[in-house]
Amino acid sequence: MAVYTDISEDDLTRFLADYEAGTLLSYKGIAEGVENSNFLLHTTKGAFILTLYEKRVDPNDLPFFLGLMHHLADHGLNCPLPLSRRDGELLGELSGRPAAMISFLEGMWLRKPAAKHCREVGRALADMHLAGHGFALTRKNALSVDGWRPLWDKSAGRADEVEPGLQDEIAEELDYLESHWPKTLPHGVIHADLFPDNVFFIGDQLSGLIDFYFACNDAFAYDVAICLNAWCFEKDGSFNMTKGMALLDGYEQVRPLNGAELRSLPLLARGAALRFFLTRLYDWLTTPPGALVVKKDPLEYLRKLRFHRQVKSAEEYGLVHR
Ligand SMILES: Nc1ncnc2c1ncn2[C@@H]1O[C@H](COP(=O)(O)OP(=O)(O)O)[C@@H](O)[C@H]1O
Ligand SMILES: N[C@@H](CCOP(=O)(O)O)C(=O)O
Repeated sequence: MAVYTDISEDDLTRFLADYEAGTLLSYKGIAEGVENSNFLLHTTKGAFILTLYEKRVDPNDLPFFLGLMHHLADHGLNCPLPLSRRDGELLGELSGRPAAMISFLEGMWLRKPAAKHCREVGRALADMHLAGHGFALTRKNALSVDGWRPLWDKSAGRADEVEPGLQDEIAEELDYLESHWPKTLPHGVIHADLFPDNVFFIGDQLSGLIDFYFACNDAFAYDVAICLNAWCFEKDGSFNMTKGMALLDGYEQVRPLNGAELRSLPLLARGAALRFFLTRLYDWLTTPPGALVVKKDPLEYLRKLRFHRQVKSAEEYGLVHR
């Protein structure tokens, strides 16, 4: 459960008075998510999400995230919208944290996505990449190749506690990725965390994307690689090529990948697996027992990383030649 900061009814009522969002009827903490504290609010005007931005979010990035949601929605993407306060600001403060009221997106995330859902996700990811064109703000990806070594340095000394031999294996992997990482692929605004819990469906129909708090400017194909990792592996650790094919096909129906992007895909998928391995490893080693958040297993991403290391071409992910 991700509720790091508690709120009182009195403080919340005062906070809500700055919005035209009705009168508070009820609120409760949301038992999902990792980064921020989220609450579901019911007011006389409907349902809303209240997000308190926690320490890992740099407040300087908030205008990028909140502005991006408006930009994407204005360009046809289904995503939640931050509400403006009466003074026109998107951000307020609650319990000492920057806080925003976000519109409620109908739908649920899929615990067991099938290939048809992966196709929808591929399409929506490409839609997002196109919709991001022209967004005035930029944000460097703090969790791309340059960010991995500093993150690794924080965990390296204890990595062998998680699996013997890990320290050497990851050090070698980092060296390889740093010297081979592609720098000139088509780029723009990417989601960077489009996992199943950030994509809502109503039945089999994708209803929208949430959680833009890792969004940044980076290679579009890196975002595709993140989705291959997050959507196309089975619980037993095997890669499901039918899902990979559907995801890539859905993406390419909207935005075809060029030759350089396709050639880079195995390497990008390897890097994406390392990125999630590293953040999970750090959290695994540092989250205090009893914290109100569910820790995610870093070894899941180590297994994915090892799989990608053996992949030679995008065809092995299910790419069908056009
Ligand atoms: N706009 C929204 N509409 C409906 N539910 C939401 C919305 N935003 C967040 N949620 C709910 O809150 C949960 C956590 O949100 P998320 O943005 O993923 O948190 P975090 O940034 O902490 O990872 C989601 O899984 C979803 O259940
Ligand atoms: N998707 C990441 C963790 C970030 O969680 P989210 O709730 O913000 O999507 C992972 O699986 O490691």
